[in-house]
This record gives sequence, structure tokens and C-alpha cells, in this order.
Amino acid sequence: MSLPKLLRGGGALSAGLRNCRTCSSSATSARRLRVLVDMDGVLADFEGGFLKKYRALYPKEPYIDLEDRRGFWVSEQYEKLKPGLSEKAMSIWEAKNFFLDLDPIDGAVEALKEMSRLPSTDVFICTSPIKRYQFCPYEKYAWVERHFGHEFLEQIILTRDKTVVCADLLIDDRPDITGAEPNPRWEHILFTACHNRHLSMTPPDWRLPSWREDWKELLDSKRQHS
Ligand SMILES: Cc1cn([C@H]2C[C@H](O)[C@@H](COP(=O)(O)O)O2)c(=O)[nH]c1=O
Ligand SMILES: [Mg+2]
Repeated sequence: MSLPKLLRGGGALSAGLRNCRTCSSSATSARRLRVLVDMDGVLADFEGGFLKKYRALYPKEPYIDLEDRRGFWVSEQYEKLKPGLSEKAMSIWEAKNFFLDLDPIDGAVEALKEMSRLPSTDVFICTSPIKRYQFCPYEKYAWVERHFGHEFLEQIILTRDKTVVCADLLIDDRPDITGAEPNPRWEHILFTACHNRHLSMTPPDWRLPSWREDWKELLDSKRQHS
């Protein structure tokens, strides 16, 4: 089988992998591809937005350049940098307008709109809100409406556990996605972000380096081998 160029781990795509068709309810839907796309770090520039606001609010505190970011949790790396910085980091994304003000990731808006227009493809934005919920869930909806339009609000899934969502693919920057379901239906495509770009990929892992790459090739490949 020829593998898409973006598959760094040389993954075997869907051959022998879990088949999401088992959770489809009709023959018609069985032919459609369902794609979940994460928001923070994939569509919205969480890391860039955080650093900008953190430096503005705490100009005297140390910070971590994006190229030095390691590990998914910003709060953990900041706490290691200086005890107490975890709380200051959290105060940034817990504040009003943090999520709403995030810039889109390069190419994300065009790519997602194009993906949602593809035939036989259902696209959902699948994102985890923070538990301090005063602003975050509302602002995530408002962000989607601002960048994708009102209609796209039908395609939002807010969940703290993405493993229980049934789909063919999940494009997400978090390397370790775990939850109540030990065998999620989707295959994970790791979207490259500052905190994960140094991780080596092992088969059958997939990676999408950016929205400027040929993400359609990944979808087509999954479609063909499902
Ligand atoms: C880096 C980091 C993130 N969070 C929060 C912010 C978002 O609500 C989620 C990540 O959501 P995703 O759907 O997995 O992109 O986590 C956090 O609480 N602490 C952090 O350090
Ligand atoms: Mg993310």
C-alpha cells in the first residue's frame, strides 16, 4: 500500500484498524467520513495567544519561547520554570476574552471550510473547555461563529473526553488522548504544534505538519482503506 507523505510513522492507515462504520446507523452514513478537528493548537493559536497576553500581564516574570515549549501542558512547564507560575499561566486562559481573541492557525480557516465542503465528509470541531467555565465555552462558540459563520455552530462538540466520540479521524495537537473509552473509534492525526514537534512518531502514528500540507491526502487514504 502506498502511504501518504505526511505519515511520518509509516502507519498502516486503516488496514486492520478499528472501523468506525460499526457505530454508523445506516448504509448511507456508512460511506461518509467523519472527521473531528481540535480547536486549541489546531484551529486557534492557543500558544501564541497565551504568550502574548502572559508577557503583557507579567512583564517581569520569566517566560518560555515557543521554540522551547515542551509537553502539552503550558502550566506544568511554567511551574518548573518558577514555582507559582502555573497559577499565573492559568490566570491568562481563565480571563475574559482569552479564547475569543485567539488568532486562527495559519491556513486553518480555509482548510476547514474546504474540508466541510468535501462530498461524503462530515466535519466537527471537537474541543475541550476548561473547567472554569465562566467565559471559555461561550467564547469557543463565538470564535467559531466569527471565523466560520453561524451555520458552523451545528458542528461543535464540547467534551472533556474525546475518546467517547465516534468518528473516523481526530486531528489534534495533544499526543496523549485518553479517557473512558480505551479503544476510541477514531484514528489520531497528530497536528504539529510547538510543544510536540520534537516527538518522534512510531508506527502507526500519523502527523499533519500544518494546514499548508496536503491534508486531503490523509482523508482520502482513510476513506480508501476503511
Ligand atoms: C496548554 C493547556 C491547556 N489547557 C486547556 C485549554 C483548553 O481548554 C484545553 C485543551 O483543549 P484541546 O481540546 O485538547 O485542545 O486544555 C489547560 O487547562 N492547561 C494547559 O496547560
Ligand atoms: Mg488542542
